[in-house]
Amino acid sequence: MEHTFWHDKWEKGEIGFHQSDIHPMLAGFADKFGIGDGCRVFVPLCGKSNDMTFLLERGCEVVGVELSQLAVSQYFESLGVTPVIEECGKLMRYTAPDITLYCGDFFALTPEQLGTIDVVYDRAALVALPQDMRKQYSQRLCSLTPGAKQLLVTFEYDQSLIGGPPFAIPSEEIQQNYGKYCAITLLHSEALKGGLKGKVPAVENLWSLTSKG
Ligand SMILES: C[S@@+](CC[C@H](N)C(=O)[O-])C[C@H]1O[C@@H](n2cnc3c(N)ncnc32)[C@H](O)[C@@H]1O
Repeated sequence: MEHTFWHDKWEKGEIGFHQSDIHPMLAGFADKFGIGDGCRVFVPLCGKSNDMTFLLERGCEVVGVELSQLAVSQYFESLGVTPVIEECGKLMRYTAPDITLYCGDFFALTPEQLGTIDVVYDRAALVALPQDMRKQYSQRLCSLTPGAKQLLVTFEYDQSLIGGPPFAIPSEEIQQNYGKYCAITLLHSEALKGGLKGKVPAVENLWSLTSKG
């Protein structure tokens, strides 16, 4: 998607992807995945996800990247903290205790800015991208986070019935895009209640990707 697509969504408040509740698969698997005290968690394409607050409350340090300045500002407002805002390369960096959100393009984020990451939490990031961008995204994500484990949430549904985002990601594509870098395990799979956007039957999958690097 073009950047303007997402900026328009945030400006118009068309953010149906934003959930007020913590994602049940994150809540259910955080312990088993070792997400806890002192863990440094990267949340790519983070929006203003409340899942970041769940991670903070578990004692994690959170690093996110998000295109929309509105999303980043609204997230800190929801936390009730005033971040320090600085220019950092091609991105703006918003920092508060235990959390750093980079505002700008994911593809402009450098390994030096990100630092060492223990866990990547990808909810509604890979699935937000069209197919031609996904391979590039997966490669970049894995090269930015060597040695990290990933929790990845995806959807499977009949893409001919409805357009994305969120896009359907067949398991073969996960294998193609991540298999070179990671050992892949399907942790959980569940039919989406009411279907995707209330229109088409869909299954939500939770993957564990363990870096081979
Ligand atoms: C479907 S939303 C998901 C947000 C969040 N992960 C959540 O679960 O609520 C995708 C987000 O990615 C952001 N985004 C899209 N392309 C991006 C890019 N190239 N770099 C950084 N953020 C991007 C959008 O602004 C949007 O907030």
